[in-house]
Amino acid sequence: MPNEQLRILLQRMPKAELHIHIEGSLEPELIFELAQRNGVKLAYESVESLRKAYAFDNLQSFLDIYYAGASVLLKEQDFYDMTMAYLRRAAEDNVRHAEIFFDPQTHTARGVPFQTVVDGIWRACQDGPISATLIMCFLRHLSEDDALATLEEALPYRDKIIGVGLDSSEVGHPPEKFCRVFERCRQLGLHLVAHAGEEGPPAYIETALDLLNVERIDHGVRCLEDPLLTARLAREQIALTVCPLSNIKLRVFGDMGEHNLLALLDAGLAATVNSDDPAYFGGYMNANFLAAFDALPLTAAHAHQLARNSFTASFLEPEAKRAFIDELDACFDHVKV
Ligand SMILES: Nc1ncnc2[nH]cnc12
Ligand SMILES: [Zn+2]
Repeated sequence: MPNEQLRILLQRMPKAELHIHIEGSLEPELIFELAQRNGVKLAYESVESLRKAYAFDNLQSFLDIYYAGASVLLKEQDFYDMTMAYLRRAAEDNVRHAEIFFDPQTHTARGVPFQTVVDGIWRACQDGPISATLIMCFLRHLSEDDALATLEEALPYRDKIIGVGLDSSEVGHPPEKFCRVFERCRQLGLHLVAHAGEEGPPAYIETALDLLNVERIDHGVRCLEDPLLTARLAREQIALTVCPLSNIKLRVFGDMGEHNLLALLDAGLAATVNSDDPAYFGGYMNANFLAAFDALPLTAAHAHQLARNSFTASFLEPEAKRAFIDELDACFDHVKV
């Protein structure tokens, strides 16, 4: 259990969020409000019964309900409202910069135009209280041709997207399925990230690095099963966007006391803390920090390292990174780390 000074530091320190699926920030209350606004019939009677359904056995059982929740998003204003709600909530946790994932195929497959999705999310990022940029994710349970067609649709909005990622059902959909589309994105100068080593084996982390040329690994917690891979991630300082509450809700670890966040830091890895799908997993950024620090012997020095890693691993310009890190250092000025 962290002492009161450490809890306050965790809350107050500036931080960046590098792993947030915007569709995973859709709270049950907003799902019901949008369903009513758009005349969408939900399979649940009330906010409470929907929230009760948020008990998951694994990644797939979560994804089924997550895609159902996203079905209420139809209009540009819906995407705006969802994104603005997240940005306001993140600001309360002293998140100063967010690199936001969105899943266009979840919406275009239902007939929602690509433009509606990106315009709504992007407009909220312009109006919101914190710095925010967008990373478009390809759904790995769909084909690479589908991902290539989505990339074509995104080209007119190239200036609104800083990078691409890979998400959805991991096992059985290895990174190499998406070599061509990631190569095309690399040529376009987009930043590259991918989910790997969440439920999938350490080999997926290796192929995401070697075949997709990703710059960060989303989750990546299973890397510790492979000592050579762990040494490489430490040597190359490849950032891992770790999501503690997600990992417990999706049963990657039995409980928070078994989480390997401290072991990752002890191995010299550039781990960061993130919320993944906060509306579904029981908490935003500071809840993730507090849950991990409550269960593991993490110190103020670890808090500083995790926040520093979040800025260093971000796709911000060097001067912006420097400014945030200076602010972070000032926050720890009188703290023994
Ligand atoms: N944790 C997660 N893993 C894979 N795909 C996702 N989409 C939303 N959250 C995800
Ligand atoms: Zn994720």
